[in-house]
Amino acid sequence: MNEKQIVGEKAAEYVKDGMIVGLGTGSTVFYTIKKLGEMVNQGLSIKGIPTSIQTETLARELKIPLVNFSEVDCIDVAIDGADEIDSDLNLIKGGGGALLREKIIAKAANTFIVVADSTKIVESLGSFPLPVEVVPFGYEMTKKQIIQLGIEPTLRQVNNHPYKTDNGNYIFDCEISSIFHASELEKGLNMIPGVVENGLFVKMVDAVITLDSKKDIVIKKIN
Ligand SMILES: O=C(CO)[C@H](O)[C@H](O)COP(=O)(O)O
Repeated sequence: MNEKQIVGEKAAEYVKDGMIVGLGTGSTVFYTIKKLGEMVNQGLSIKGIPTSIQTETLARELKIPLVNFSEVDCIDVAIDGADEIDSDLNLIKGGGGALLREKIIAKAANTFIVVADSTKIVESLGSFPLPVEVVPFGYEMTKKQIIQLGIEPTLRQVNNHPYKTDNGNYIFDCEISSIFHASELEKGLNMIPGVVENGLFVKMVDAVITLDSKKDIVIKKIN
């Protein structure tokens, strides 16, 4: 089993009968969702809320029942991957482009669990370019405002066209050498007209499931 499968499957243990479950996006939480599909097949009763069209398709294939926000009062647990995790369990997310829906669902969840292989654990955030989702209208101007924060944004492209999120928006991948004040940066970026959301998840995580240097599972929590 590879690291992603080990931590992904471990997270499924946190899902209990009757729960509303936020289903993240990416190659690590893929294993959680697959495991949940098996558990549902064996009688577990849950309802999922997917963070992307990709995850919705996977959940439907696995016959995991899905619900809309209008049908539920709260989300019991959300499980998702991350691109970077620092020692305060702050995250960079959005490598897969699903950061907006991921943040809405993580924020709404009573418990937010992150699954990550050991390569995602860092001293401080910033080596991974920070994804910032912007509306297409006036994105050239939005870019200038982002640059004024001392950040170097690059428009994410696919086949020489701007990458479009599930929400029809663009993403700037932003080079920031080291992020010292994640909370201020998160708020500063979101104050710019045209910015919809950014991939900094500050003080949102309840537990990170990862592996240590001996490849044993560790559960990191903020005390
Ligand atoms: O934020 C994300 C998608 O928007 C993913 O959770 C993040 O990119 C990690 O993905 P993976 O588990 O494939 O490494």
